[in-house]
Order: sequence, then structure tokens, then C-alpha cells
Amino acid sequence: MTAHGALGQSLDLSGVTYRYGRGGAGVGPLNLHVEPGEFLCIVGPSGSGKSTLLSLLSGFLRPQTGEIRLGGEVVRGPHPALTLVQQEAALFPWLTVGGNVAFGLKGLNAGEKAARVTDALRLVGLGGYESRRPHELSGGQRQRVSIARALAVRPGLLLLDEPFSALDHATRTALADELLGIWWQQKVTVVFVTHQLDEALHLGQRVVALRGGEVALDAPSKGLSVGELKRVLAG
Ligand SMILES: Nc1ncnc2c1ncn2[C@@H]1O[C@H](COP(=O)(O)OP(=O)(O)OP(=O)(O)O)[C@@H](O)[C@H]1O
Repeated sequence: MTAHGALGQSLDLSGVTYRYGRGGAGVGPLNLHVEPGEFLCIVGPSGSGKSTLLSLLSGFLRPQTGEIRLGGEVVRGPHPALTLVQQEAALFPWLTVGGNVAFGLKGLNAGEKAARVTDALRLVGLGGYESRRPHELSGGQRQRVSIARALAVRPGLLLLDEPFSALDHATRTALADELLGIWWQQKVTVVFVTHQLDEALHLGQRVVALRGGEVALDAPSKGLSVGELKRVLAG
């Protein structure tokens, strides 16, 4: 299921486990392959292991068994090619929008940084907002800035943890469609965690449902229904 000659990187999990305490809750063993440029949604009830999985994917937690590979390279810790967008836009209030987007850019000169910032803000529909401050923006705009910040580093894998959950329905729908446009244009690999089953089916090419830290379903979203997902998640 390769998407449109993607530039994003492949993601592979083989035998990955992480348990909090001996025999405690957590995830695994997980085996998962994500194609370069694929859009994967992860759903699951509260406590099913979604956040633990994202922490493992973003390198904040190390697997206790197995390994995670991004573009064939073992992930050994937080990495600039793995960017995480969280529920609430965590912007630095004392920096401008441009400063926030430029924050993670390393090893570039000032001109290259400015070009990356301009491009990323244009992608999220905030061209010209460079000198604004976060408090001057709406919740949806702030979340757009955090997506721009993630995109500015040209990630091989974009991880999103319920990025639209704090937004009203109309803004949420608009941002979801914008994200699809960006994904299509940038050909980045996306792993998107959501509680909303309809959102997962709308956005993802493929849906993975977690239950009790294990994969209960891994299927193309085409042909899946919210009812079927609910049945799987209920066990
Ligand atoms: N720091 C921790 N110490 C001990 N147990 C933990 C810790 N973090 C999570 N857990 C447990 O691990 C399991 C998976 O939690 P996780 O937060 O990954 O689930 P989740 O699907 O993201 O839930 P939610 O949708 O509520 O955010 C749960 O049983 C949780 O109680």
C-alpha cells in the first residue's frame, strides 16, 4: 500500500514490548510495518496503550524487547526525523510564531531557516503570521503552528497524538482535511492517534486498533465501518 512515490520513511516494529513494572500494563509484543508515505491511524479505548506506543515511536521510551526501525535505522532515542504533535499546541509564549516554527531547526543558516519557516507556515495556511505571538492566535491556529513546527524539520515520520481533540467540531474537520492535503503534498509517513473512530476512518489509509496493549485489528480503512471498529474494541 505504498502512497504516491513517498519521501517519508518506513517504520518497522518487531517484537516490541514495554511494560510498566513487572508483568504490568503496557504494550506488546507489537509487530507493525508502515510503508513510506502511508497514513496510519491508531485507535483504542483509554488505557489500551496508544500513548505508550507513541512514546516508543518518538524515542522517549526504549523498547524492553524488540526494536523499532525508521527507514531501516534502529531508533535509539528522540530524533529530529521523528516529530510529535500533541493534543495541546505546546508553543513557547515568549517566541513569535516564526521563532516557534524555527525552534527545532538545527544546522541551517539564517536564510535557510527563514525559508523553511515561510514554507511550513504557508503549508498550514498561516503565511504571513511569522511575527505574531501565540496569544494572538485561535486554538486552531495554534495547533496549525505546532504542525508547521513539526513539518519544518522535514520529518520522515509525523506522529500526531489526538492533535485536534481540544478543538470545536468545525475547526477539527477543517484541520483534518488540511492535514490530508499536506500529507498528500509532502508525502510524509503519518501515524495519527485518535479516540474518534470516524476520524480514523476518514483520515487513515489503514487503521490499527489496540486493545490491552496488543493489536486487535490491522486493516485498510476502506470497507471498515465505525460499528465494526466498535465491536473489535469492545472485544
Ligand atoms: N507511567 C506509568 N506507570 C504505570 N502504568 C502506566 C504508566 N503509563 C501508562 N500506564 C498504564 O499502561 C497502560 C497503557 O496506558 P496508555 O497511557 O499508553 O494508554 P492510552 O491508550 O494512551 O490511554 P488514553 O486514551 O487514556 O490516553 C494503562 O493500563 C496505563 O494505566
